[in-house]
Amino acid sequence: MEKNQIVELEITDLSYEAMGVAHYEGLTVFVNNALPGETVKAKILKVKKRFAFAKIEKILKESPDRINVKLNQWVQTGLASLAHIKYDKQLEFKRNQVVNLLKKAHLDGVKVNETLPSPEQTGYRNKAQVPVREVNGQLEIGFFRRHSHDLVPLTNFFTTDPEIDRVLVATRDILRKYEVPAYDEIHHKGEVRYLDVRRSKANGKLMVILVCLHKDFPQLPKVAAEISQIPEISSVILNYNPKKTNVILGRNDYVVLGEDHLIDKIGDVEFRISPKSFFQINSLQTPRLYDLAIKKADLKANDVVVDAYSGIGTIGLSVAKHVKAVRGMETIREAVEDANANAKLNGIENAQYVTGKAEDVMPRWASEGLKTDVIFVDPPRKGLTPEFINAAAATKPKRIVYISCNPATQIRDLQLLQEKGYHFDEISPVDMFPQTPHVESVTVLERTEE
Ligand SMILES: C[S@@+](CC[C@H](N)C(=O)[O-])C[C@H]1O[C@@H](n2cnc3c(N)ncnc32)[C@H](O)[C@@H]1O
Repeated sequence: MEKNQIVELEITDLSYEAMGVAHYEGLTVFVNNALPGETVKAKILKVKKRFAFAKIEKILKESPDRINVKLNQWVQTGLASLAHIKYDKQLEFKRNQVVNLLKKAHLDGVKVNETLPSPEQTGYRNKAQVPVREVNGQLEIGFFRRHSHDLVPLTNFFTTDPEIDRVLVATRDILRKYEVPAYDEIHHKGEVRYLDVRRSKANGKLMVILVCLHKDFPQLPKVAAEISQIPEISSVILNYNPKKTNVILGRNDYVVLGEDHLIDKIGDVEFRISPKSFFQINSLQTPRLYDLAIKKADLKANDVVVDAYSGIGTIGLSVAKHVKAVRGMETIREAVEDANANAKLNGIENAQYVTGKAEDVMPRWASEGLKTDVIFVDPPRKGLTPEFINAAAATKPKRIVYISCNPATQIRDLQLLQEKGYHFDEISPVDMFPQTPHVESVTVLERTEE
């Protein structure tokens, strides 16, 4: 097999990145946007020792699960790389990811529930971070084509709240009007690198963050004044990112106009959200995710609860009024300040959050003799560390509720927790990110020994 060769392939499976999988002359071939059950004529793009990558030239036999996406860019860019698959099949795909990972870990006996569907399947994101670049002599917003930094200009981001799309386009037009240069990644010059827009589902207010190469630029006062005139905008913030890096946000934020935070709500609890703080992006599905996790926790009035990897305290503060005490930790200082302010905002006096890495804070608490009843963990994709797991187990919780955005690391950690005397028998996938391959899953571990 060689590059540019055209081959006919039968797609038999879907990879965890949602690429069609075929076999040809002993090689596994990953075909962009192809679906199981399809036969395609494909062009080989890259050949490695054991596998190859290809793209569809023509679909010879089409899957009944295929949706013909109007804007193929969504699939191309990787922004919504499941958009060509019917929604019920997307849910099945996500459940299968968990089933396959359990099989690989020899945990076939664990039950995997049906994926909990999202109430909204498009336009569900309450936040967008979109790159700004010059394309054909004009400032554009869009999305990077998969595995590249080629900007595909877009104005409808499909999975984001349409109100956010409206503000992104209006901001783009203001930047064009005042001839603000887009960031030029190759020469590390220009000005605006990203637009980061968040919207509160509770009150409709929006925060616009201009991620810039400099702390200030000549057109900033006029640009900010005009952005603040867009209906429902409550903050215009400049994030200063002077580094040559792929990391989107720089360390410092400067409020140019308006508030330094947004207010949103989950259930009955109000949350202030600072620009750097993590907040679940699917506003309607988040309370359903938390309800599931909290139900599994089976909390009692006398329980001491830990909210680990807490963000702005959304899980801990949702349960604080029903338990004795909540303690939480999180690395982002601003998020911890938000969490403690959110306790006050909601009249909660038994919750306390500290800044620090979970793997440092939990051992400290354990060595101070903390005893816990329930620990919620909701780590980033890399999952927990052995230091955290040892210390968490040493505080002897009855239950550990594990919310994960990466079932591979979740299953790895569940096995480590099993060795510490914890047992789990089911995992529930929850669709927080429709149209994308991301899988969120929740499970509860019970202590088996005294
Ligand atoms: C998936 S978010 C969950 C936040 C929160 N539980 C929620 O539902 O909104 C993970 C959080 O962990 C924080 N984080 C990342 N690494 C951490 C670490 N080593 N220790 C503590 N927190 C960490 C991130 O800043 C982020 O706020």
